[in-house]
Amino acid sequence: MDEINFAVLGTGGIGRRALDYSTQKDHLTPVAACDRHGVAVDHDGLDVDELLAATEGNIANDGGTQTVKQSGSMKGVAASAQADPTETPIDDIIDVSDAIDAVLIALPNLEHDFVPNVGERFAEAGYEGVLVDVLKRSRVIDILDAREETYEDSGITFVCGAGATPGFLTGAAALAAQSFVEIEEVEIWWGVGLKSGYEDNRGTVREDIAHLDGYDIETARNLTDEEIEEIVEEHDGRIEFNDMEHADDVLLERAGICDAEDVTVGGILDVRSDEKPTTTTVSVTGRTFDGERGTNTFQLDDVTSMEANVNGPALGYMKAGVRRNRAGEYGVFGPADLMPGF
Ligand SMILES: NC(=O)c1ccc[n+]([C@@H]2O[C@H](COP(=O)([O-])OP(=O)(O)OC[C@H]3O[C@@H](n4cnc5c(N)ncnc54)[C@H](O)[C@@H]3O)[C@@H](O)[C@H]2O)c1
Repeated sequence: MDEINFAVLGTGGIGRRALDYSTQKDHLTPVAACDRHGVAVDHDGLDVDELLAATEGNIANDGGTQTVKQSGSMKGVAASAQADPTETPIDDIIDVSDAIDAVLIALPNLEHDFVPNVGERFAEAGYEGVLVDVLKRSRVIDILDAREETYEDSGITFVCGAGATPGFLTGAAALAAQSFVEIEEVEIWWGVGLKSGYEDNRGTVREDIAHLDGYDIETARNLTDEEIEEIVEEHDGRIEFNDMEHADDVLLERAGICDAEDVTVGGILDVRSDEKPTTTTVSVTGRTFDGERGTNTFQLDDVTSMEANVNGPALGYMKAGVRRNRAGEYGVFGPADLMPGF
């Protein structure tokens, strides 16, 4: 496969690890990265070690909505010797996007149309490449779908919901479904242990809290750091989620695998231990062509981290997106669309 130059929008918990991960994956060269206040571009390839060292602790202290934690003499990415401070980080990357094959969007998703709007800005600038996001909410996929023509016209291949769940586990469900001619239900149950805690995974934890009873994306966006720490404290560091609005449902439906209402997603987040509080499992129950009813189950090893399970698939789906893009296939693709058809 040809070489891929890619950019990362957002260098928080996910974005930094995506850069790190990419150094151990073939054919990927990170050439640009930004956070809210800084941008680094080097078309020969960023020095990832330097960027990661400079941005250590570079996590927005409000989930990325306003600020970036101070790091070194400058803020965030701007602390890197390869970077410049900027008021317009995303536009700065759009300006050089002619030379970028793919863009991983690792931005917070505390406004539903934020990621679709970022995609639209790339399209308006005439970008012809791959956009990959790791967003979680079902309704954002609908917004992307509604704008599919814009991406198609530009020559963009938009791979959406390509993290762990949705993403890795959606793909696993699509694969597990292949034994069946009719799917009864898909159950996704995840376990994530994040000893690095809220401090190091702000966007992720804040957005997960929006799924708890009594919260939504609006209220979660407005919580202070202290309030989030209190919620974590109230749950003794282990928060259980049920019936989450995770896009695995619409992504499986749009790939023709099952109805969205037959998909349930829940899980347990432990922000005080690296050990997973429960084993991540995807169970697909269906009827085979020869009349049996069965359940295919896919399990992740308890030792593989959330970071490995988000960033490995995100970069893998990015590669799959680039193959499509180079074959002239544009529009919106979910993880299940990149698996065997149903
Ligand atoms: N699908 C999955 O399995 C999965 C798993 C984990 C996280 N996620 C998602 O990944 C996203 C990122 O999570 P995180 O924990 O890395 O968040 P984070 O808060 O640690 O990092 C967000 C980054 O985006 C930057 N940013 C915010 N607004 C910006 C703007 N307008 N312009 C440029 N940069 C901006 C911030 O400066 C920060 O660097 C979240 O939406 C989260 O839900 C998905």
